[in-house]
Amino acid sequence: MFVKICGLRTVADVECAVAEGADAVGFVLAASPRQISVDDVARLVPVASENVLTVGVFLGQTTAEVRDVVAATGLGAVQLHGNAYTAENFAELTDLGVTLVRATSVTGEERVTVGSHGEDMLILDSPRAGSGEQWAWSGLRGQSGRWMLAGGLGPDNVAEAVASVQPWGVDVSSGVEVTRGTKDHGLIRDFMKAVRES
Ligand SMILES: O=C(O)c1ccccc1NCC(=O)[C@H](O)[C@H](O)COP(=O)(O)O
Repeated sequence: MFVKICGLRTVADVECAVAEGADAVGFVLAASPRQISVDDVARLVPVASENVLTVGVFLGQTTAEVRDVVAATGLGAVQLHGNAYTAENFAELTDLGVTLVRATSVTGEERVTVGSHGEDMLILDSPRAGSGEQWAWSGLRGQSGRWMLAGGLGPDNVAEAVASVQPWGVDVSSGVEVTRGTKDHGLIRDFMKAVRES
């Protein structure tokens, strides 16, 4: 099971996620209590080991701005969040050679094809990104490809969610925080343990 821990802001956050076995760490460059600067992202990317995917989360930025951030930071992946990003936007980024992640929300009933916009990975999230709100994901059963379930996951419900919809991966932010924007390393540990045991 692929695990992305999102909204990391400090060296200690990244070290913890890596030590606990996360496959990807997310840095929010969109407006958010979790937002960090481009300089901070450049400082945190090398903290992750080479086999951990470093993901920049964008919402509202143009692809030209995204390109500049990738050049300045060495991010390994770009997450374009929300339905405003088109297939053309993904095409504008393919030559960067980074992993492209699309994040969108669904009602839970429709089938969504991974790669339909040119993305390498897809995140199916709640309508309010980073809100910690659980949504009606049970209708996602049968979804295939490299897709991650997100939205209101935490140590107490991730095993049930995995058993229910069998995603390729999971993505969490609020569920491993003590207060909005501040990660709790014990909760990161608990979340990873719950995923491993699922
Ligand atoms: O996390 C944010 O604050 C955020 C803000 C703007 C766009 C995207 C954002 N997060 C994207 C993520 O990938 C989160 O991990 C995902 O929405 C799940 O969040 P949560 O429900 O809090 O676990």
